[in-house]
Amino acid sequence: MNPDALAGRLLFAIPKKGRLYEKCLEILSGADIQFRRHNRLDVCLVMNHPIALVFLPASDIPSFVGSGNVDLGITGHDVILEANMEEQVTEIQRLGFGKCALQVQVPEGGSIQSVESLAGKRVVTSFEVLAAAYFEKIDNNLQLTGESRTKIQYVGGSVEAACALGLADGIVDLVESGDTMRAAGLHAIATVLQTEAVLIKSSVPKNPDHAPLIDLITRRIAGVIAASKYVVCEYNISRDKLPVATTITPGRRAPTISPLEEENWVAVSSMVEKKNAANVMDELVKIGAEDILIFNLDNCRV
Ligand SMILES: Nc1ncnc2c1ncn2[C@@H]1O[C@H](COP(=O)(O)OP(=O)(O)OP(=O)(O)O)[C@@H](O)[C@H]1O
Ligand SMILES: O=P(O)(O)OC[C@H]1O[C@H](OP(=O)(O)OP(=O)(O)O)[C@H](O)[C@@H]1O
Repeated sequence: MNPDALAGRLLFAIPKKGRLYEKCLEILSGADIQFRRHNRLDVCLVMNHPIALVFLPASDIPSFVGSGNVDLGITGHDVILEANMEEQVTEIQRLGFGKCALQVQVPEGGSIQSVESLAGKRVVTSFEVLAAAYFEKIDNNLQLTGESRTKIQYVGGSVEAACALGLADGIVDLVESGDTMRAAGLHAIATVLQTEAVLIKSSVPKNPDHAPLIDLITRRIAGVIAASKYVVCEYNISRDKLPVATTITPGRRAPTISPLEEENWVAVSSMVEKKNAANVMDELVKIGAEDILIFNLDNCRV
């Protein structure tokens, strides 16, 4: 691509593969950021905004955004800390996906069952900065010095195999469902941190003129995330039950209440968190609500 094609465009970094990739594409589509990625090209121009998308490994995104070379990005909170970029990047918004925990894991039923007994031994991980900081505190508490301190070794992937291969006494790796950990005969003995995908911007932007576009994209993405978290709940209820009903569905600001043609009955419409929708419907049935409907949101601005 001709480098001039990027002139004046806001650069937005997206993980090029892996666990965050598909969800990022859904967010871009929900925010109406239109592009065509040709032949796995890692830079592509957005058709309806002065933006270029750069597809990068998730772990490289914090340093690109932190240096100010790229204006916006989506990546994991964990890799920002691992890259030591928490000062240089600003986390604008948590995105509610890519949720997992960085955990210390050891072989099930082995002789080591606590981080204190793992301290001083061999730990293999792809998160050497975070693992080293975690075990430094433990080693210090246990007053371990020199060769008796924990040995952290980096591997790029398949971390869970390290114990079985005799390379490690424990590992530090990400756990979501726990399937990978269990399949390797491991279990978690401590959590280093919880993480999820975040929208980030540079704390030291090279082009301050992009600020309004960053705000626009941020608001659109916030709308996409809110739409995935909420549903709209509509129901009919007799007016005397309204005070109880509105405690069950208080809405984000307040519920919308409209009179029905039938005397003493009203229709209520309210946003409800998707994860609570079934409970809310149960509670509404209990107080005599009728015709309870749940609608998914395609998009919203809140
Ligand atoms: N099992 C998981 N569940 C949820 N989020 C995860 C999981 N594994 C990783 N992540 C998140 O995704 C980020 C990128 O991890 P991923 O393993 O997809 O990266 P990758 O190494 O670039 O891809 P690949 O594993 O395909 O080589 C992690 O830093 C973390 O924030
Ligand atoms: O608890 P689970 O749901 O099993 O997820 C955890 C696994 O997911 C990630 O790896 P991924 O599958 O992305 O592949 P990788 O090892 O190549 O990074 C992570 O490194 C774990 O291995």
